[in-house]
Amino acid sequence: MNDDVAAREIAREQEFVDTVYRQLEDSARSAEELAAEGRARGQLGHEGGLVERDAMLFQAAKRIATLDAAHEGLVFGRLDMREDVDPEPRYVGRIGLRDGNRDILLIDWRAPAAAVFYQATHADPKGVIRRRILRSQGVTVIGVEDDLLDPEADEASTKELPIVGEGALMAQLSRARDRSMHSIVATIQAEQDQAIRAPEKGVVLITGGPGTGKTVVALHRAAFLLYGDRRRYETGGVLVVGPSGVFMRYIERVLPSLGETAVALRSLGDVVDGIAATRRDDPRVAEVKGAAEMAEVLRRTARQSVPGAPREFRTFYRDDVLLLGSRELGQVRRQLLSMGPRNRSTNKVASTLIDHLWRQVKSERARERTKEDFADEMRTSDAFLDFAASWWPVLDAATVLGWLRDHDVLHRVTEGVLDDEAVRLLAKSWGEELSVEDIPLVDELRYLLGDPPLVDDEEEDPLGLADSSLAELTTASDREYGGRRSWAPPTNRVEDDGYAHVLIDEAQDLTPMQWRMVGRRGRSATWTIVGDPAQSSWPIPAEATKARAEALGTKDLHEFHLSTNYRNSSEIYAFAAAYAERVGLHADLPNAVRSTGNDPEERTVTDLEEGTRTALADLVGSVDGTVGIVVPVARHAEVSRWLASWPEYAEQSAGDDARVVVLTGLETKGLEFDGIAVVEPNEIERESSTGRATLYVVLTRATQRLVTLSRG
Ligand SMILES: Nc1ncnc2c1ncn2[C@@H]1O[C@H](COP(=O)(O)OP(=O)(O)OP(=O)(O)O)[C@@H](O)[C@H]1O
Repeated sequence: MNDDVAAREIAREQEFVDTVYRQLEDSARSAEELAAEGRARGQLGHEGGLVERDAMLFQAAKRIATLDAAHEGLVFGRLDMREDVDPEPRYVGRIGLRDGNRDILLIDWRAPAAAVFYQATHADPKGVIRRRILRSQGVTVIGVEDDLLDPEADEASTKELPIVGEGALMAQLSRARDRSMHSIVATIQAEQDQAIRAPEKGVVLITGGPGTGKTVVALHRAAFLLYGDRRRYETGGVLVVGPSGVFMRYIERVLPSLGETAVALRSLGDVVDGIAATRRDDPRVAEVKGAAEMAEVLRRTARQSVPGAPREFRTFYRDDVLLLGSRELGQVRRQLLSMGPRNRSTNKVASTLIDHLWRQVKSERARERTKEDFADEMRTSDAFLDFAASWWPVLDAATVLGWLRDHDVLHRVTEGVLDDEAVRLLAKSWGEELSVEDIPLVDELRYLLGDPPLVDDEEEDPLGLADSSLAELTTASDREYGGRRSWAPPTNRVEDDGYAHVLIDEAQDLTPMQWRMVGRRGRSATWTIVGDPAQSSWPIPAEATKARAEALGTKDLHEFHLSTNYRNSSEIYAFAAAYAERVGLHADLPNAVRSTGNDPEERTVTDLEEGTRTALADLVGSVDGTVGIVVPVARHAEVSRWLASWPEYAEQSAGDDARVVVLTGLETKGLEFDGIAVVEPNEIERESSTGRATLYVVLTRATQRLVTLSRG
């Protein structure tokens, strides 16, 4: 293939791409005009005008956002079909566009008509003679890569289709990595496409070893679902859950680059609205907090009496002394708890207490009055109302979790459920801020406590609890039990938690309590779940599987398996796979397709700091993209200090886009780097009961170069 042909083909494609961008500008202009018209209508002054304006502005803003997002690499594919199928070339892009005559100019990659672009193979060309991928920088086409899928049809054809390039996939896989994930829309492979386009029913479960594209496939699937049923998924919401904040930042560009901006991306510490946690508990504590037994502990906790609340109520009524002591209050408490979640009963507290008090009214003078007279008097008594409000306040979940800081409460609610060691670990685990592992516990309590009833009618809410701010009502016990809080008290209601689609990435790491948390958000949702059991950091897989089954209920399961590793060079993956086999991880071993000729290096050094510095220099000098230094948790601070003290990396290790970063093994989940230096791999392995799986994850993060460093 000579360069002239390639240059000519690129120039031809550029002509088409220019036409598409002109059309895009026209569309953007119409969207702007629509927005301007919308604003003008709002000034008409009547209500209908305002509604219309809002609808128009909303539509226009969405269209503008989509057009903006799709700008980069807008056109990426072309199909030349057999003449009898379609005489004209078909172009595939990030979004669909029509020209001024409403004829199709560009097919949205998610449209059924584009499926053939991904599914045609040499064995089954599906009418495609040549598949072409356009590589662009901004609006400029810089290369084309062709696949001749049907040579016989090509010979018979009059189209004369030149074949250019050596494979877009390899070019894409060899590119230098930066700190964010990129869309793979142009080079999606057939087995990935099947998972992306799976029918939107039940649960789609995607498994595959490291680097098989599970994350990118899942994100493209979210975009596919939105395209197929925009109304359902935009109104009902799509929730994407990943392991950490770093991971969410890593993937956050993919969906907007596919034109989708309406998806909630949450890390596991962020799933509950209004609360954000980043601190991780020690793995042994995480094991206790994540286990299914915690559900029983919390069920009991939610039934405890409010610590610090008054223990009795005494009042005079005519000639009677009325007393609610611990026995009576215990009875009322059980009665209220039997009516359902605690906060939902806040409008029944006063009347239930009044019932019990009235039973004690005996004197003749008192009996001259009716029960209603008595109730009216109580409902206007400050002493009674204050008592009721502090004895049965609206409780927020974080405050109730704080009750477990109390030694007596903790022992009472864990008895017979957790062993002594687990209780000891829990007792010393509570920090100033909630941890990622605390979030499912808070969520569990939110559901156990329930939302306070929504009432306008004062009659039904004599204590005014439903309307008052939670913060005000809970400050007393907060001060005592809640510790300092870094989050706003949740005001969201559990009934608003549900989503239309729930997508879980790195699903192998979810604890039973986390499955319960996400399960509550997907009761009537469709699901996409991706994961690789061999990379799991949860030590009791059977428990997690059971919790997952409970979260999914009776939904149908559709399984897909991905078998090619697109991340690691074949040399690096061979090394990682040999490790997995040696330590008995029973890993699903994909086939790594790209060879670099660079074998991983296992270095033994006498001075760890010097050795790390040398390895880093080697990696930074030999790869173009990012470099990760992966360390045992206990060495994180030390190695970060080293890096900060090396002047040659001052610039490259600063900011969110830093080229060089220090991470612990668990922090590397889902991420990738061109070069990886692993400091003291044996320590990472010994760090927790699932250290071998963590080290396997670490060894599968590098695209080009891998060095391990151990002190000799
Ligand atoms: N069809 C494809 N074309 C181009 N690149 C691809 C393709 N499929 C996957 N990749 C690339 O391979 C890398 C790994 O993908 P991804 O992170 O989604 O894999 P994963 O299965 O989630 O990995 P892990 O389980 O190890 O975290 C990414 O850089 C991704 O862009």
